[in-house]
Amino acid sequence: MSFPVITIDGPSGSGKGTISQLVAQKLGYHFLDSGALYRVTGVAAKFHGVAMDDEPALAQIAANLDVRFETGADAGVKIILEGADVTREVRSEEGGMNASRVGALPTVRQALLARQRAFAVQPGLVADGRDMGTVVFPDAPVKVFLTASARERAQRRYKQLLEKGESVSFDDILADIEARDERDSSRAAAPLKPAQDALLLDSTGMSIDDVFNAVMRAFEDRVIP
Ligand SMILES: Nc1ncnc2c1ncn2[C@@H]1O[C@H](COP(=O)(O)OP(=O)(O)O)[C@@H](O)[C@H]1O
Ligand SMILES: Nc1ccn([C@H]2C[C@H](O)[C@@H](COP(=O)(O)OP(=O)(O)O)O2)c(=O)n1
Repeated sequence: MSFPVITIDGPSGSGKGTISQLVAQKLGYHFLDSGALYRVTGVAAKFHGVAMDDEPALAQIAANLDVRFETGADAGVKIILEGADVTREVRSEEGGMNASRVGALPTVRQALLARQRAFAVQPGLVADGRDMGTVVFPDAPVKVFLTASARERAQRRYKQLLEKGESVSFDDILADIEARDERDSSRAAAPLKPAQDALLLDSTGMSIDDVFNAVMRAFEDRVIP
């Protein structure tokens, strides 16, 4: 068995973050929210007046992110960029769209690669993203590609943002999700697609518990002899 890394890739709103954190908690593994690094790169670019298509400047920003993730007791993870709490900007839909834009740039991806791989330390790692199983951790023993219909994912994200007090419209969320799906899966660099050896899991109509149990079964089948 190679180093215990579980990768959970998939499009926006499929439940990657939720399931990855539950699995990491259950196994006592570390958790990598790779999307947050792309989101923070977009926020930092905005901070410094850098355009979302200025690849050299964005790669420089990505390579030098001054960011830390503070895990609070109940308020979830706080994201501190250059000393400022940017959690709300990072988690916003605009944050997701800009992350998708900078994520299409090969040198930005290269600049974030080592930082992501550094999360793979004992006793193990659960990594959520778009290319965890295809590019960042190709030798992971357990790979899951989690998806759901665009409408189901938009409904989930819509509910999630409303619960955070964001004023959003379902139609806008659906359009954002479809735009990001298209950009993330059609880009040349590390496109969103299942790894050859990934378990494909369509969570449309599945509860969080059902998805969690399916991922744990995959772990037990592939990692525990
Ligand atoms: N199987 C599911 N059924 C219903 N809601 C879900 C399911 N999985 C996740 N959710 C909810 O959908 C929202 C988006 O989930 P999240 O984990 O942020 O997705 P992703 O990280 O793939 O964008 C969250 O509010 C989460 O609680
Ligand atoms: N490993 C990753 C993770 C995210 N990205 C890009 C593409 C995604 O649309 C954005 C945002 O990703 P994130 O996982 O935070 O977004 P969702 O929670 O899935 O809505 O970042 C990427 O290119 N590679």
